[in-house]
Amino acid sequence: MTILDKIIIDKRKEVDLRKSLIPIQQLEASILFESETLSLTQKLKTSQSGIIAEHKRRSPSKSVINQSLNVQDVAKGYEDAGVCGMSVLTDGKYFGGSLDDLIVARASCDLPLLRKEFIIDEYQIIEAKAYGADVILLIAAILTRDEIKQFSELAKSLYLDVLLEVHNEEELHKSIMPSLDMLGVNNRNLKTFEVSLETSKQLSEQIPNDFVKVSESGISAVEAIKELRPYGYKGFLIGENFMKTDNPGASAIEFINTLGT
Ligand SMILES: O=C(O)c1ccccc1NCC(=O)[C@H](O)[C@H](O)COP(=O)(O)O
Repeated sequence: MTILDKIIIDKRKEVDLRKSLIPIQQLEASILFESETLSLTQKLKTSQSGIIAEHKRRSPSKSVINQSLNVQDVAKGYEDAGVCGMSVLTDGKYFGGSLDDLIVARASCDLPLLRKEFIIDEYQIIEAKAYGADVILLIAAILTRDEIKQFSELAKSLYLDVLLEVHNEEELHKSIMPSLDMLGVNNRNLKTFEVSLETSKQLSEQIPNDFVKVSESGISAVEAIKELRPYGYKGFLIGENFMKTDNPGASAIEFINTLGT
């Protein structure tokens, strides 16, 4: 069994429990559920840096990254650095995140916020909206084409942007549909943890131009972004490289300054 299989088994139990504790009607009554969303897709189209900076305490591949920071400081720091958006991991068991992290990030900055989660149920999309997200992630490796369609259409009806993540050709070809906004190529194989920027390069040509292309994971130097831009990538999701430092915001400023225009 891969780590991804384990995550999904646990996630099903977690979502069932959440559903029994907080009914959908209660989520829909949240103030944030009615709030206007911010479009990460539009921001990436016009941004110079394209950086989406992540809040990530730990991960299955790296264990502890940084447990001593508070989300408020990280969110403000990223916003001051001029990143395009912030990704907030909300999985507790494997990444040390929570929906509270998302709410704190929402209260601390005006960046488009991505709920970084293993979405397997419509309920989690309603939750994302109720806790202040602007964007959801759908992972092709854990969803059927019908689920991707159903989930992305629900997200669009709630004015959430949709980032669809793929890691290989098969996932890409089964997923392409008009209800997606951004196509993310994860450079990390979620089953083996192997990371290679070549994955983004190899898949880029097959991604239709209608979608904003995002390269995810394993980006630790500005050279990687300079290498990936000619392949059409506009967005770059960076977690560990910023979060492993004492001050992720300062690290993001330095990164963006070094990148230049
Ligand atoms: O990061 C992991 O170890 C991981 C393992 C299993 C499933 C997902 C995982 N990561 C989620 C992500 O996609 C990354 O947090 C994100 O792309 C940032 O990656 P990085 O810049 O390498 O921290």
